[in-house]
Amino acid sequence: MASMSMDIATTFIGLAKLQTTPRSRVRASVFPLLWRSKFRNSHSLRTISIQPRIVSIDLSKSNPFSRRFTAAAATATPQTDGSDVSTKIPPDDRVPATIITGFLGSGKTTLLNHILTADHGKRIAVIENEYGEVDIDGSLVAAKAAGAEDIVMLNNGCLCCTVRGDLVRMIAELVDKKKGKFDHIVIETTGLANPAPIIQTFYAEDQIFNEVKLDGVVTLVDAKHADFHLDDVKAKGVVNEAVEQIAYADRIIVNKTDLVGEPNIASLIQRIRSINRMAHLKRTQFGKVDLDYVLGIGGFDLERIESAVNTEGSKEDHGSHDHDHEHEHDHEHHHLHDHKHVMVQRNLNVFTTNAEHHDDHHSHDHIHDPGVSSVSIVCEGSLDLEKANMWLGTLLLERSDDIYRMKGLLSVEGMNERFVFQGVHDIFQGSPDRLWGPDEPRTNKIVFIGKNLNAQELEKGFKACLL
Ligand SMILES: Nc1nc2c(ncn2[C@@H]2O[C@H](COP(=O)(O)OP(=O)(O)OP(=O)(O)O)[C@@H](O)[C@H]2O)c(=O)[nH]1
Repeated sequence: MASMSMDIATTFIGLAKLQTTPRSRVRASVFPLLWRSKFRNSHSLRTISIQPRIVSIDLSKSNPFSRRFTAAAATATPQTDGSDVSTKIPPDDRVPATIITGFLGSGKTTLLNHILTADHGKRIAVIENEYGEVDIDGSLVAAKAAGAEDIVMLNNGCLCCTVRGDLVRMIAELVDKKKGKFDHIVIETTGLANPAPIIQTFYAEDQIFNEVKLDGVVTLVDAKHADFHLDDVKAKGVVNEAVEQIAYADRIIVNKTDLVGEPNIASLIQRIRSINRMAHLKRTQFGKVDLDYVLGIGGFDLERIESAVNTEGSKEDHGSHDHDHEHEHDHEHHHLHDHKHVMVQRNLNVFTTNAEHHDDHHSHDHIHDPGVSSVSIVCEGSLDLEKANMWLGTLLLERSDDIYRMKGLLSVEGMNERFVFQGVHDIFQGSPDRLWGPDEPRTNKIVFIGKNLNAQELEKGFKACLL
């Protein structure tokens, strides 16, 4: 436990009782314990995975995946034994990495090719993961000549399962041997990849975390075929990859719009929004998007989370049209307010319509995927640290499998700074952000994306943490 007080920083739920001054010092609490990487370039605070009923933390284990934090609610007492740690954020010069995902044939390689041949001056290393393929296709090889520093194939399995270890080795090797020779890593997953374990690799593996930062997840959606894959009924416990890929995205590209009419595109976008309302979305053909849209997006940077969350909040607040750019036609309206300035938007379960449709016509024993949706909570007030600690800790303990993404901006009682956080399942980063303005309303904004989200419960739980 000695190393614990040394390494553990704290954030939102960890829960940071910020000293009045200076802002860079926080007091660690108990769970979920977040620790600060020991390494020079560490930019963020990390959690370790939740394992119920484990009540101690062992940071000495060599396998980072085995790290666990205390999660039993009964142990959630504040820790005040001098475990103050600095939260000052050093400059982050790690190499950014972008994950390009999307269902089979959605246009990932086409986008990659576009990135590699475009004139952006970036030197890009590519990791290409294809099932059972022995070589990169011709267009990609052509792109290599045009400037990619390295293209490495991972073709003996899927990144999200069998070859994750290979990904770690490959990135480590790239960094070891070629550091300084490339500016960005782009990873193209197979069409059947679940992005979650790949994302987690960036946080759970020290080798990667210290040298490479996840910049964002870009998901291609095939305008013509996406509905079919989203409709796919999976056996219980089996994920629908098409849904997951959308749920984890920071940027969504609805591709192949030349193949369908406007009404289909509009309804697809609406459906996508019911899964993930946080991501920016563009429609295009042949992956033609501005490179700024896919590279250097900071989708996993806490600094940028704030603007994402604010955008989300303002959509909700003002019932605005959901235009991410001039070509997007996602005409969603959001008018769900209650009179206490607390807002929860639960999006429609993506499978509801289908399930009802099937049930109307014949009985069957399929179990429909319960679907992925997003819930936003926007409310003014300040959070009681211990209550919030208990609530979110318990929530993640019980539901981290179902909670795919969380992003938030919080007002914590006694903390003069805004608290910004983001999480992927039980991996969680957070830190104090800028000071609240003197006249700025202390508005909390949290977005959850996941399965079986109960908006009312989340709202109730969150509101109960307010002073
Ligand atoms: N009509 C049309 N075809 C496209 C578009 N974008 C890509 N394609 C074609 O769709 C096919 C699949 O594109 P890829 O880029 O290989 O798709 P992918 O997602 O990498 O495919 P997998 O690696 O099999 O998952 C190719 O023949 C592309 O030329 C588009 O916007 N419109």
